[in-house]
Amino acid sequence: MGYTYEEYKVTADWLLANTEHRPLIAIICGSGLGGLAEILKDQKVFSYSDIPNFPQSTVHGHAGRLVFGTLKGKSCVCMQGRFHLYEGYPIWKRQTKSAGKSANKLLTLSRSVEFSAEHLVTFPIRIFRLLGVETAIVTNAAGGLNENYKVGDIMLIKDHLNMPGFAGNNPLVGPNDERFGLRFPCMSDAYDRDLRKLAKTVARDLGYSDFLKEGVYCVLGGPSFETIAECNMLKRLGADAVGMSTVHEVIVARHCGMRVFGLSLITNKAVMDYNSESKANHEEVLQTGRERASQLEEMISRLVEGIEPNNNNVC
Ligand SMILES: O=P(O)(O)O[C@H]1O[C@H](CO)[C@@H](O)[C@H]1O
Ligand code: HPA
Repeated sequence: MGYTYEEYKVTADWLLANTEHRPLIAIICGSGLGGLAEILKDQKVFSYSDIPNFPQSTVHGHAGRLVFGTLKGKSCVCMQGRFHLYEGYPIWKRQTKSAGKSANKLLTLSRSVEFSAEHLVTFPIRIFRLLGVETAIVTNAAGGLNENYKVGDIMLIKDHLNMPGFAGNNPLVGPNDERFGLRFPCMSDAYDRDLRKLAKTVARDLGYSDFLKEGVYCVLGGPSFETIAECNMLKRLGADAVGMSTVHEVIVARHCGMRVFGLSLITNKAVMDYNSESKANHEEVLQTGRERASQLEEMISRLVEGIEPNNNNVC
């Protein structure tokens, strides 16, 4: 079961009433990459817990704040903390009782509805669309499967493998609301080619070409990291990097006509060899994010500077 259009609008209208920012670009920060939000100027910050209907962040490295501001003179909104399938909302019930928080008082809808994890994970994307956002910049931390990748590489996402989707866990499952998009949206052009081209130019100008890669991101449900056999399988299937996020957001963003640019920071090398002593761990993921923070900030600033208004290129 998903939210209704009117329920998304409650949240969007609340935000529009509480900030003067009118963002055209949304930035979603991956694990340990929340510092990207700090580069916005003239900030207006909301804690997720104060926004009607907004889910809460539960993962270390995801602060749970929505930051509005300007970057290179462009109005942006930044999610400092995203939601993942594994966070334990297989089913989520709306709270109809106000806990006294001003925002919750707006929740006058009384039906008790169950929402699937996919709808919660992607809830902010449709809010952004209703705010007027045209372009989504989606970042994540990922494990490198491609043997040419090193820790600290930045991979432009050119395509994805949606493993949960193969089992029917697609965020667009359920009744389709044509006000957002088509029943059967095309995904062969999900990651905007012009924005990837721009990112390559930006990276070259910044001297980042040595650690810039382009590849395929594979999403799994998590939260356990992959086994050695799984990593080898994913590599054979054509994945260059593996993670537990992003793809759901991208599908919903494309469905509602946003342009998408995605990048993965390769925070660790996936373990592919039974003789290896390496073990994937979240601390290493966060640490690599800290080490690459300034380059990512610089790259995203320049990218935002170069983004032209969208032409709503959905198929
Ligand atoms: O995808 P993001 O949110 O960057 O986080 C990645 O890092 C966490 C694992 O360390 C997982 O949540 C994985 O998806
Ligand atoms: N696997 C899955 N998700 C991840 C990884 C990984 O190796 N690194 C960061 N997020």
